[in-house]
Amino acid sequence: MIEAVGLTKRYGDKTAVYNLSFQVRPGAVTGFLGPNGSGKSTTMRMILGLDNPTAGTVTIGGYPYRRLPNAPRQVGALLDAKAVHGGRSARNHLLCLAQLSGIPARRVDEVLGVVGLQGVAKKRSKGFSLGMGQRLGIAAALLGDPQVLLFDEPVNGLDPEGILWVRNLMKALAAEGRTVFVSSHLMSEMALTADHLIVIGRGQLLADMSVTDFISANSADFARVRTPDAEPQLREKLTAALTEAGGHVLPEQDGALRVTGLPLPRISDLAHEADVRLWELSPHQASLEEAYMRMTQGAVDYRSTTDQKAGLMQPLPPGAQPPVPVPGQGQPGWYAPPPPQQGGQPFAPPQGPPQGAPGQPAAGPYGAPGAGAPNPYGAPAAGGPGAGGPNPYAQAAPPSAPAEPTSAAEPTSAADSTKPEDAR
Ligand SMILES: Nc1ncnc2c1ncn2[C@@H]1O[C@H](COP(=O)(O)OP(=O)(O)OP(=O)(O)O)[C@@H](O)[C@H]1O
Repeated sequence: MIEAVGLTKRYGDKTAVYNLSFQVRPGAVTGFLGPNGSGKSTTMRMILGLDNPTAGTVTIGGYPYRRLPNAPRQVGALLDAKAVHGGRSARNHLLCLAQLSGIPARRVDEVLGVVGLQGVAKKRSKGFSLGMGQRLGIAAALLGDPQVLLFDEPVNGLDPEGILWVRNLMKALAAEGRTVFVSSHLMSEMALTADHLIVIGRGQLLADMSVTDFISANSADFARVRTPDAEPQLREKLTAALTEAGGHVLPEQDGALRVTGLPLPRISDLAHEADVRLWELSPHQASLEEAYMRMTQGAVDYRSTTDQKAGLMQPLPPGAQPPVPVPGQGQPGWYAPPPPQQGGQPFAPPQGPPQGAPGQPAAGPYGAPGAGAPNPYGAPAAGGPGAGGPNPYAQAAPPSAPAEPTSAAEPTSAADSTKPEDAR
């Protein structure tokens, strides 16, 4: 488990992260979301001991990264896929990392296979595409078969097949009981991948809850209603009846109406009373993207001088009232339904227990030879980080010498004392 308590980071006058407290639990994919410059990478760097907090603490399995026994076998990370020596081949890059961490060479070939780079293993990485570089970074993160994985924008530059592969990989790793913490700007992807979300804005915690709770806390359900296309007067009649009954009605681009504030049976009755035939009456929930946009609108630092929401706006029907701004969230977007908590709490507190470990870890469905099986290169002294095995650092004593990560993409340690048995 990753645990941050009161984590704060200042760079001179700039407070990048402020008083951040959260837990990232095993057995779930936890999405880390926030607008550009909100402090996600800074937080990840502090988790990995690459930056020191100005205040507060962050630990992995109870230890700060630098005091974690056998850190490269316990924590894998992809922070900056470009942070590789371009003159080295993919295989040699991974071999260097493996040798530093006491990981045998055969594991290099395994992870090259997992990420689909075996065909270009001997090519220099400077010729790699963005997507190939991401795959190489993911391979480096998986090298130590770690229980805790951090990925900063892992799908950046990947094609649809690659995105699907990363999604399945993240889910499979979590299903094996690992802790998976992943940042992304792709909301549609996060909605499909993450179980739990941590959302920050301007370095502060905005939400820590399940994806489902996040969507329902930050969006209202709405109904889609469609009247016969060839009879626009029916649509107007129904709009008037629904508005008079207290509903909010917004036109959708395909001619349907988006109705909030009225339950479906009431909409049906009102249509019947107004003698309006319906072609569609269906319940809907806003997407994660809409919920995210609603929550973070007040915490966006970088905005285009052209209103980036213009293309998403829909004209208000005559007489309709604009949505009420929610304190702390800026002006609500027209593309999202009215906020569920008018004038109150900007977002609901976390509800229910955080995601727990799964009952039955899956056996390496992402294709790693040996994934889900015991760690092929032997258990370290304290516990063993084998996939699906007991938490190795729960029982481990803190080491005397701190481990120094080598780079953003290589949170590996030259101080690691374990020697490879067959590393070349
Ligand atoms: N080394 C540094 N020195 C000074 N300021 C920094 C440094 N690193 C980050 N910052 C500032 O801290 C803030 C948070 O940056 P950070 O990179 O953590 O955000 P982010 O959420 O990862 O952004 P993005 O989504 O664009 O990657 C930004 O305002 C950034 O300019």
